Amino acid sequence: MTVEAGTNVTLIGMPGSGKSTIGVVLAKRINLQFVDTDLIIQTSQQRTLQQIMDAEGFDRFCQIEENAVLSLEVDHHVIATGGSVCYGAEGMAHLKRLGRIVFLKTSLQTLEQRLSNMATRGIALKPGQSLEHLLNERNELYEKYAEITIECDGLNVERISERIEAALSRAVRPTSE
Ligand SMILES: Nc1ncnc2c1ncn2[C@@H]1O[C@H](COP(=O)(O)OP(=O)(O)O)[C@@H](O)[C@H]1O
Ligand SMILES: O=C(O)C1=C[C@@H](OP(=O)(O)O)[C@@H](O)[C@H](O)C1
Ligand SMILES: [Mg+2]
Repeated sequence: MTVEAGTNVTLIGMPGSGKSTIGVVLAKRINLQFVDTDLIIQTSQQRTLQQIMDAEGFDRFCQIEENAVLSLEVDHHVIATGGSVCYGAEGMAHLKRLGRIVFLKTSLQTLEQRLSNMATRGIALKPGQSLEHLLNERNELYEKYAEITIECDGLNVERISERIEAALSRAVRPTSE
């Protein structure tokens, strides 16, 4: 398929849900470019996400992330976001303007298997917050912003990309937006 002219596909979801990995495969599959906002942040800040999080804290990290999202002016791209992008309403509105938003939904069990490096991965956890609490808090936001939700548990990257492509073909974007 070809995504209609002037649109991008943004992937949102929990850290470890596969946005960065699937984004590249999907971009190749549907003939788009690929960008990962985490890499934009690291390059512009000249620090890793963990270093930014440690030095600046949760609120400032989210601000930096939202600014990076707001600076995105791309066309025909798959955009992999960081999991905390859902906290920035303006950034999410910008992503909506840029194209379609796809939520990669994963269970707590799947995330626990993948996120063995929670402490060094730079996840925007509030003090004392568990992964389960974070998942419940964010799922509500991801669902609010997503046009398409893909249940990813038990599927490999290829199957998920296939499902995203099929869902993009089915879902008709409202013309009033
Ligand atoms: N569908 C999948 N099945 C198995 N492992 C996956 C799948 N998607 C991603 N992974 C693995 O999970 C980890 C996190 O993926 P990543 O793309 O970095 O997620 P995110 O960008 O959403 O944080 C990586 O090790 C990746 O290889
Ligand atoms: O969910 C989070 O709090 C974060 C997820 C990371 O990206 P991934 O979702 O790609 O792991 C990165 O943006 C940052 O470390 C914060
Ligand atoms: Mg990522």
